[in-house]
Amino acid sequence: MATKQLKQAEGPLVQFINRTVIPLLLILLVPQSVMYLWYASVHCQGSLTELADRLTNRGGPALVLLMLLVPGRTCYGTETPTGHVPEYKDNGFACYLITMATFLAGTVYLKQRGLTPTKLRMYDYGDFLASMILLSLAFCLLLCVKGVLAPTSTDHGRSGNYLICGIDIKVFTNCRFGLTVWALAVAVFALKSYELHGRVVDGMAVTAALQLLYLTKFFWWEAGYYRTIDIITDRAGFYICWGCLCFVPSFYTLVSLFMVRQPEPVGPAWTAALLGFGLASLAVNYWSDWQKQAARAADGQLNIWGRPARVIRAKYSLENGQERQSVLLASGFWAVSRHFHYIPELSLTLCWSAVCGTGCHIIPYMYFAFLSVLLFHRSFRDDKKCRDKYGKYWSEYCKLVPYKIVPFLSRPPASIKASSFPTGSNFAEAAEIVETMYGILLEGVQHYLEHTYGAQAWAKIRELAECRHPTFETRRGYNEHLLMQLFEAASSLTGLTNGCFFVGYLAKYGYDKVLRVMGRHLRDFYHGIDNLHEHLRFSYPRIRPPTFIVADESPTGAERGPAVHPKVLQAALTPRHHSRHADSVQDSPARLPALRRGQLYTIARVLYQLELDIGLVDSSQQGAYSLYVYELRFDNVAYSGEHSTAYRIIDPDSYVVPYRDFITLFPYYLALDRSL
Ligand SMILES: NC(=O)C1=CN([C@@H]2O[C@H](COP(=O)(O)OP(=O)(O)OC[C@H]3O[C@@H](n4cnc5c(N)ncnc54)[C@H](OP(=O)(O)O)[C@@H]3O)[C@@H](O)[C@H]2O)C=CC1
Ligand SMILES: CC(C)CCC[C@@H](C)[C@H]1CC[C@H]2C3=CC=C4C[C@@H](O)CC[C@]4(C)[C@H]3CC[C@]12C
Repeated sequence: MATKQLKQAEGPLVQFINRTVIPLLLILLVPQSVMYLWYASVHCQGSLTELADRLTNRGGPALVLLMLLVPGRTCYGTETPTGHVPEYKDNGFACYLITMATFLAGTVYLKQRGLTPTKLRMYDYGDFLASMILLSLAFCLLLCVKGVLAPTSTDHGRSGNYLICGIDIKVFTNCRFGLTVWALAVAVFALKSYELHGRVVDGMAVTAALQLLYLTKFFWWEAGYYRTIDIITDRAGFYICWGCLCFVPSFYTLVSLFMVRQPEPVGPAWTAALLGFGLASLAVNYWSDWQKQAARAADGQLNIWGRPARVIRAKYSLENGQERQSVLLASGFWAVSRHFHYIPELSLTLCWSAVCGTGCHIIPYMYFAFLSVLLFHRSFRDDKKCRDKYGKYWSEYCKLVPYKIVPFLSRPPASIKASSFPTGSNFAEAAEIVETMYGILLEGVQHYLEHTYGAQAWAKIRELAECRHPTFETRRGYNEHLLMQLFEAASSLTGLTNGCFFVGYLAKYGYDKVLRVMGRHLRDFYHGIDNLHEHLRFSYPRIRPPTFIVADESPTGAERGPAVHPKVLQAALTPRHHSRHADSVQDSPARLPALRRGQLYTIARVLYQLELDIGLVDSSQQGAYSLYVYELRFDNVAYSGEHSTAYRIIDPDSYVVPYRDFITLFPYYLALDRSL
C-alpha cells in the first residue's frame, strides 16, 4: 500500500530517471568500471591518476586542430528538407597526407634513436581502445544532452550539420578521426609485424597496401561522402559517432591486428592474385562513385561508357513546398543494379581478409561478414529514403534498374511484379497496395486542386481528408476511400461539386488523344468506354472501372426532328468482396454520382466541344452493384437510328459462360473435369 502511494507521488520525470536513466547507466558503466579498476590495480600501480593519464587521448585534439587549420576549397552537401545547404571545407585529403607524412617522419626519427612508434606507450592499442570505449560513450551522452538542451539548428537530427564550436561532428568522427586512426593502425600493425618477424610478411604487405590505398581513395573522394546517408540522414549518435570513434579503429582493423601474431605466408601467386583482384575492385568501386558524382555535376549532360548518360530528372519538394530537381543516373554501373558498387567494396574486403588464409579462423572474416550485412541493410535504407524523397520518379528509376546490388538475383517479390506495381517496394508497402486504387486518379485530384486553388488549399484539403501522402505515384495503389475523402474535403472547402479535374489531368498527360481515337462523336465515346477500360488493364491490371451501358438513345438537333434524349445507364462495379468500395458508395450516395457527372460533363466539353445537360434519373444498389441512371441531353447528330437497347448486368462471380460461346471463342481447347 505504502509503495503504491510512493509511486503515485513520483512525477513522470522522477519515474523516467529512476526506471530508465539510472538502470541504463548502471548497465553501461558498471561492467566497464570493473575492467578499469582491474587495469589500474595491475598496470597503474593502483593509481587512478595514472589510469586517467593513460586513458587521455592526445591524438584527438591534434586531429581537430588539423581539421580547423588546414585550408581547403568550399564544397556543399545535400540540401536538407528545410532548404539548408550544408557547407564543408574539403581539406580531408590534405589532413590525411599531413598525418601520414608526420607518422612516417616520426617513425624515421625514432628509428634513428633506436625506437619505433610501436614501442611508445601511445601506440599501445589496448590502452587506446580502453580510452576510446569510455571517451566515445561519454561523448555520445554529451551529444544527447546537447541535442535536447541546445540543438544546433532547426535541422538538428536530420541534416548532418551538427556543429560544436564550428566543428562538424560527423565529419570529424567519421573522416578525421575514425578513418585516420584506421590508416595509422594499419601502418602500426605492419611495423609491429616487421619488428616481431624481422621481415616483410607478404600477406601483411598485401592487406596493408589494399587498406591504405582504400583509405587514400576515400580521402581523395571525401567531398562525395558528404552526400551519403551517413551525413544526409543519420543522427550524430551511438551508431555513427561511437561507431567511428571506437568501432572503426577496433573492428575495421581486425585483419591487420590478427596478421601481426599469425603471419600466414600466402606465396607469390596468391599475393599477385589478391593484390590484382583487390586493386581492380577498388578501381570499380571508385569508378561507380565517380559516375554518380559526375552525372550530378554535369546535370546529366555527359557520356558514360561512350554513350549519352540515361538519367531521370527527379522532382521533389522541400518542406516549404518549393520544388527541386535532381538527377538519378541509370547508366554505367548505375544501370547494372542499384548500388552495384557494394560488390567491389565487398570483394576488395574479401581480398584483404583472405591473406589470412582459410585456417579455420573466423576473426579475419568478421569484418567482411559485418560489412555484407551492413551494405545489404543500407541498400534498403537508401531505397526507402529515395522513395520518400522522389516518389514516382524513384519508381521510374526502379523500373529502369530493377535489381538491387546483385544483378539478376535480387528480383522484386513476384506478387508485386505481377501487379506491375513499382519494383523495389518493400513488403509493408505491398500489403497496403492490395486491392486498392491506382494513384493516377489521386494525382488528377491533386493536380486540379493545386492549380485551381493553390498549394495552401491543397495542404488544407489533405489535412481535412486525413491524407498522409504529400504526393501520389501514378501506378501505386492507394486506399479507395481516399478519393472520396479528398473530394468531400475539397467540396467543403472550395465548393467543388463535380469530378471535372480528372479529365483535365488526363488531357495534360496526352491521354485525351487516346480518348479521341474512340470516335468523332460523343456517342462513340459512350459506346466504347468499356472497351477502353478493358484495354487499360494491360497497363493497370488491377483497375476496377465503372461499367457504362447506353440503355436508350435518340437523335437530337433541328435537322433530325424533335429532341429525344439518350439515356446512359452507369453501373459502378462494386463486387461484394470489395466491401470498402461499396461502403464508400453507401457512405456518400450523393457524392459519387456528382463525381461521375463532372467527368461526363468535362469529357463532352473538352473532347467534343458539346455542352451536356445531365440529370440523375435513378440510383439503386443491385446486389454487388451501385446503379446510377443518367439522362444526358446533348446534340446527338451522329445517331443513325440503329442501336440495341438490350442490356444485362452480369455478376462476374456467378456468371456461367454458355458452352456455345466458349467453343466459338476458343475453337482449340482441352477440357478437363475436376477428376481429370
Ligand atoms: N566500408 C564501409 O563500412 C562502407 C563503405 N561504403 C562505401 O561508401 C561509398 C558511398 O556509400 P553509398 O552507400 O553509395 O552512399 P549512399 O548509399 O549513402 O548514397 C546514396 C545516395 O546517393 C543518391 N543516389 C542514389 N541513387 C542514385 C542514382 N542512381 N543517381 C544519382 N544519385 C543517386 C541518393 O541521394 P540524393 O538524396 O542526393 O538523391 C542516395 O541517398 C561507396 O563506395 C560504398 O561502397 C558504404 C557503406 C559502408
Ligand atoms: C555501432 C556499430 C555496431 C555500427 C557502426 C557503423 C559505422 C561505424 C559505419 C556505418 C557506415 C560506415 C561507413 C560508411 C561509408 C564509408 C565510406 C567508405 O569509403 C569508408 C568507410 C565509411 C566512412 C564507413 C565508416 C564506418 C561507418 C560510418
